[in-house]
Amino acid sequence: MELEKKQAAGGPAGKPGKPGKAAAGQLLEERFVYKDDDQIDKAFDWKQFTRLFGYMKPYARQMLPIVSVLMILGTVTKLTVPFLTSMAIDKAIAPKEGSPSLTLLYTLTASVIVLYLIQWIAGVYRIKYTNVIGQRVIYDLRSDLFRHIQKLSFNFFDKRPAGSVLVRVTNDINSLQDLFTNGVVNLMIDCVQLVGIMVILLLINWKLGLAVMITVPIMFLVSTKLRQKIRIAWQDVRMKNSRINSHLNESIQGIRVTQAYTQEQENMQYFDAMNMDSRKSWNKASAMNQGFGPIIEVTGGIGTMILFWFGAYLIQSGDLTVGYLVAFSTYVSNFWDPINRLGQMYNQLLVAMASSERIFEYLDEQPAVQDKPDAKPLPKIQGDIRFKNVVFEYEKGRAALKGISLDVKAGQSIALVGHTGSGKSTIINLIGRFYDIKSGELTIDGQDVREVQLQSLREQIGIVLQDTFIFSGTIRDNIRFGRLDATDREVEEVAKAVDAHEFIMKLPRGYDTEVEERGSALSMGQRQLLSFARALLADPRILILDEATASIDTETEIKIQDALKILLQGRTSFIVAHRLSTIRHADKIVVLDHGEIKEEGNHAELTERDGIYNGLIEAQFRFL
Ligand SMILES: Nc1ncnc2c1ncn2[C@@H]1O[C@H](COP(=O)(O)OP(=O)(O)OP(=O)(O)O)[C@@H](O)[C@H]1O
Repeated sequence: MELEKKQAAGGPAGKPGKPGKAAAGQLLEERFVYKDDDQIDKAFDWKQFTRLFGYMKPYARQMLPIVSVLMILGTVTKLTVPFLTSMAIDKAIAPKEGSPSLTLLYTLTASVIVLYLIQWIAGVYRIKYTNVIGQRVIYDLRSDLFRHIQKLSFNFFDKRPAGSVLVRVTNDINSLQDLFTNGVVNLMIDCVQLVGIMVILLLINWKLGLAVMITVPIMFLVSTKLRQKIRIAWQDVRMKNSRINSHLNESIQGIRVTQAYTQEQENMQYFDAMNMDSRKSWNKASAMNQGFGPIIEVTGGIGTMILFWFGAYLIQSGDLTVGYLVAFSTYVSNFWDPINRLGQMYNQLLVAMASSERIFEYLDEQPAVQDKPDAKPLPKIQGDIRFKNVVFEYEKGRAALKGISLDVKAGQSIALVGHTGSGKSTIINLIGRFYDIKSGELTIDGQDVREVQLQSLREQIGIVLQDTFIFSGTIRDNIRFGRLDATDREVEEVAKAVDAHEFIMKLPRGYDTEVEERGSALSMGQRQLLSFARALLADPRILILDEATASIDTETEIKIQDALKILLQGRTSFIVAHRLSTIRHADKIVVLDHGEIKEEGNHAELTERDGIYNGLIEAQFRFL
């Protein structure tokens, strides 16, 4: 489910005057637009079916034989019971010739009990093994999907909101769970049972067998057609629910903005409308479901009527015994269940196909940036970086960088400045090859970044982003993210070096304090110091820093500046700089404007010119 937000004219940021009620409703409807998943009503796709069931292959040889034996054992015992019942009636209770035989009755009863026991044990083990197979398949699918998504490039995530990716990993995988744990084996059992019963019915009395089976195609048709309608109705329910999920996800993530702009009421109204929509579609689907049972029962009832009417006739004419009629009626009642379930199963299969289609769509997505087949590892670098006439586009036809040429010597620090949207973050994203350039050349120590193995490149680059990501876990774990094999002492040393040790020791459990998800309990400055420590621990030759724009108090700023000095020592660094204090100390300042380098030089050189840089600096002072 894709999720897009369309800002209504004069949305929260605009704070318009209060619109009229109708207009408000209109605005509300236009405000959130969530793209739904496509309606699933496609023909059965064999190719996809075999791909999906390919996931069972590793376990098929090992476990399917056991499951099949158990399944056949269960079915055979189940189908033998009515036969023994008929024998009990015809031979033990009311034999045509001779007197009733209690011994035979007891033997038959004991046999029935043994058969039920076998059936029960076979059922228990069958369920156990199918669950194991099902869970392993789901585990493999989920792992494959997660592993693959982790490899996908930034452009994939640019196009998709986190919520929609999440839904695919959770909901779509879960919807396959039932199919793999019960569905497949039930399908096999039902098929075996159906064929078994048909053969038995025809063997007992082919005329009666055929008469009863007249209703089968009708039943199957009704079942499949109606189920199709019901499936579409349930799909509608799922779509409405997934829209609710999208809105919920967005609302919770944006709760601070919502509260700041007092939009809770409007949000609630929108949510109510969606909630009501979901309730109505649920009612509709559920009403259809309820109508289904009686239809099946009536069709089944017609079959039973034929059975007894024609059966009675056959008994009178001596072609059938009472015992066989009783057995027949048990077989027939065992007959409707599989037919009913097969219709249901077909629909479940179509839903699973739709989920797997969405899962395979992600699995087939190739990372936009990946190693060339002959890519070599990048040896330990010095840190010379060269942009030669680099052009880059996020979207075709809209260049974000229009021919950037820049020569950076190992150990130099470069401050990137420029108006918002001028291309600063784009430049730093290209150094770590998170996107591939359109034309030109980008080299590190003379090696084209597209020719070397991605991992060997990124391992030597440290990145501190503006939105520092703190993972759930302890403070120590978060710093160690920079280098997983670092000792506790090394972790503390880097924390001391960037002046984070002091605040960490003030936390309730020091380095072992669990940070809340995303470090919400830490201040921006603290989070930044932690990410500096993380980068220092990684000890990369190239350091990229997207400086936080949030104004930090002077004391923290001095701390961060000192930490920065330590962090930058001896490394090539790119800093998207906003604070004059950082910019001023850079070896080279690069001024960007609309994707082009407009000025280049150090602070003293650039302030002498009456250019963009001077304008930016003056604006900062005016602001102060
Ligand atoms: N993921 C993306 N998809 C499409 N266009 C993008 C994407 N990211 C950035 N852009 C566009 O590329 C241009 C450069 O953006 P970039 O993020 O590099 O600017 P910036 O100088 O870092 O801005 P800021 O200071 O606001 O962070 C902008 O016009 C922006 O709209």
